Amino acid sequence: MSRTLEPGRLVIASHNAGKVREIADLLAPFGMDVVSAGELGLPEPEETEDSFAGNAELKALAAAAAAGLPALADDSGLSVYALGGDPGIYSARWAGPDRNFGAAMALVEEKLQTIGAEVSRDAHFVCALSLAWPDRHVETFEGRVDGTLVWPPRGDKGFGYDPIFRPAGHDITFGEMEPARKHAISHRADAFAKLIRAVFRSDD
Ligand SMILES: O=c1nc[nH]c2c1ncn2[C@H]1C[C@H](O)[C@@H](COP(=O)(O)OP(=O)(O)OP(=O)(O)O)O1
Ligand SMILES: [Mg+2]
Repeated sequence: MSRTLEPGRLVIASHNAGKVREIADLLAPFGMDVVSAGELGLPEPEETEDSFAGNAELKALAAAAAAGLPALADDSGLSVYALGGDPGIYSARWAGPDRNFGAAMALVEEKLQTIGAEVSRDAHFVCALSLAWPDRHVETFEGRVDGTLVWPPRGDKGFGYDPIFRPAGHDITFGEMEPARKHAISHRADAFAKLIRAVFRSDD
């Protein structure tokens, strides 16, 4: 049985402005008083686990302990079928310390081109959301969205790898999509739907 999240302050335990905006949008209907890890001046923990869920839990637990408040963390990434799932949990790290996603997207494309013209361009995004409390209780939910990689990048909405990811069943990339449309289908929205069913459930 999941723990219910009571109304009040909630930390968004991320230092990525694009994610913080999306999570705040997704949380908006639930009336929580949200504050980001950056606004609280919390440190950015080192992501030492080998899974999305492990890293999401580590980030949520660190923020909940430091803030003394429930904290919601997101660990996510792009998994490319032909690259054996890379960049995966290293998606942010492929962009380097200055978070150059133009370079990271070019690196993905270069690796695909090296494999050859007939290579599969299938990819998916994964999102693990972890909600932790200061007493170290933690709950984790995973979401996914399947799609295809395009080249060159298209669109300046969204963040990260959005300009090269075209979700299945759509003819535009996440980079070209209005936020509300991305929120209807994204890996983050999929994980979020599971989270809200569990922690904002009514008792009947
Ligand atoms: O919807 C998305 N659209 C495009 N790119 C995305 C998305 N979701 C994750 N991604 C990529 C970029 C991000 O930088 C990395 C996650 O890495 P990840 O460590 O979880 O996040 P992060 O270091 O950027 O911020 P933080 O750890 O403070 O939450 O995967
Ligand atoms: Mg990170």
